[in-house]
Amino acid sequence: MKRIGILTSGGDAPGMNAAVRAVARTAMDNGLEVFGIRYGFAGLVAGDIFPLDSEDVAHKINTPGTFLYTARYPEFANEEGQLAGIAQLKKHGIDAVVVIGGDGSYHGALALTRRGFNSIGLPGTIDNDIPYTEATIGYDTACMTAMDAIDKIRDTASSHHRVFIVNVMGRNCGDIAMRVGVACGADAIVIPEKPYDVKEIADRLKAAQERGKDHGLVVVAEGVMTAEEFMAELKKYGDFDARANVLGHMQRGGTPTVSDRVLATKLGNAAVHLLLEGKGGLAVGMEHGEVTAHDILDLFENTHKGDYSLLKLNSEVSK
Ligand SMILES: Nc1ncnc2c1ncn2[C@@H]1O[C@H](COP(=O)(O)OP(=O)(O)OP(=O)(O)O)[C@@H](O)[C@H]1O
Ligand SMILES: O=P(O)(O)OC[C@H]1O[C@](O)(CO)[C@@H](O)[C@@H]1O
Ligand SMILES: [Mg+2]
Repeated sequence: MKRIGILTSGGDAPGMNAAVRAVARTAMDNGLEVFGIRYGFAGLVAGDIFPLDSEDVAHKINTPGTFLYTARYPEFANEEGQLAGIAQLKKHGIDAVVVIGGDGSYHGALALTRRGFNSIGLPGTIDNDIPYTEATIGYDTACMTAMDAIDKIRDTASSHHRVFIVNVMGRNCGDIAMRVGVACGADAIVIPEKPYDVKEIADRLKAAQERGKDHGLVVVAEGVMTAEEFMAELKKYGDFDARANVLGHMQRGGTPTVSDRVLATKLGNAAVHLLLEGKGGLAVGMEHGEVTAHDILDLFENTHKGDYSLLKLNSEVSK
C-alpha cells in the first residue's frame, strides 16, 4: 500500500472536509501518498485526480461543503463507468480509495470492491440512512440547522396563532424529522417508516388550540409528502390558519458541529489504519460509541433502523 485516493460523492454534508483531512493526515503520517479526486465518481472517471499535501488540508476541519467538490453521476452504476474509474486509479498508481458519501456512494464503493479494487466507505450524508453506523457525518449539523430554523418559524407561528407544517430533508429516512421534531417540541412528527393518522394529528392540534396554545408545529419528513400536500390533508379535518414551509438545501450548509468534526476525524483515521493493516472492502461507522468496520458487500442486506422511540417520547411530552 503506497498511494490512496479520496473522494466525496452525493449530496455534500458538513464534516466531509474534516473526514478528508483525517484520512489525508493519517495516511501522510504513516508514509502514504495521498491523491484527491474532485467531483466524486464523475471526476474519477474523468481523471480529475491530483496529489494532496498536508497544507492542502490545513484550515479545513471547520469548513462547510466539500473542497473536493461532489457530483451526482448515475453513469457510475454502469460497467463502463466503473471500469473507466478503475483504469484512472491504476494510471495514477493508487492502491485503494476512500469514498465519503451516502448510500448511493456506498454502492459505488461496493462496485469497485466487487471488481477487485480496494475501497472503504465512510458515511457522509445528512440523511443518516446508512446501516452499521448510528450517525453519519453531517447529520448532527443538519439537525442543528433545521432546529435553528424551526425555532424561528415557531416565533412567528406564536405571534399569529398559526400552525406550521415544516418539511425537513432525509430522503426516505425520518431521522432528521424525529430528532428535530423532539428538539423543537413539535405537536406531531410524520416519517415515511411509520404509519400516521392525519385526523388524529388534526384533533391533537385542535385540542392544543382549545387549551390556549399559541402555535402548532408538524414536522414532516420529505419522504412522506410535501408540506403543502400535508397541509391540504390536514385542512380536511379542521379550519386551521396554516402555512407550509420547506427548509430545503440550507440543511446541507453551515459549519460542522463538534460531533460531526470528531466523528469525521475518528472514522477517517480508522479507515487509513484498516488499510495499513491490509484490510479493505469495508464500511466504517460508529456503533455504541466504538468505531466498527463491516464487509461492504454485506451492507445492503441490512437496512438502517432509526430510533423510533422518539415518536412515542414526543407524543407523550409535546402538548
Ligand atoms: N448502484 C450504484 N452503483 C454504482 N455507483 C452508484 C450507484 N448508485 C449511486 N452511485 C454513485 O454514487 C453517487 C451518489 O449517489 P446518490 O446521488 O444516491 O447520493 P448519496 O451518496 O446517497 O448521498 P446523499 O443521499 O447524501 O445525497 C451517484 O451519483 C453515483 O455516481
Ligand atoms: O441536492 P439534490 O440533488 O437536490 O438532492 C436533495 C437530496 O439530497 C439530500 O439533501 C441528501 O441526500 C436529501 O436529503 C435530499 O432529498
Ligand atoms: Mg443517499
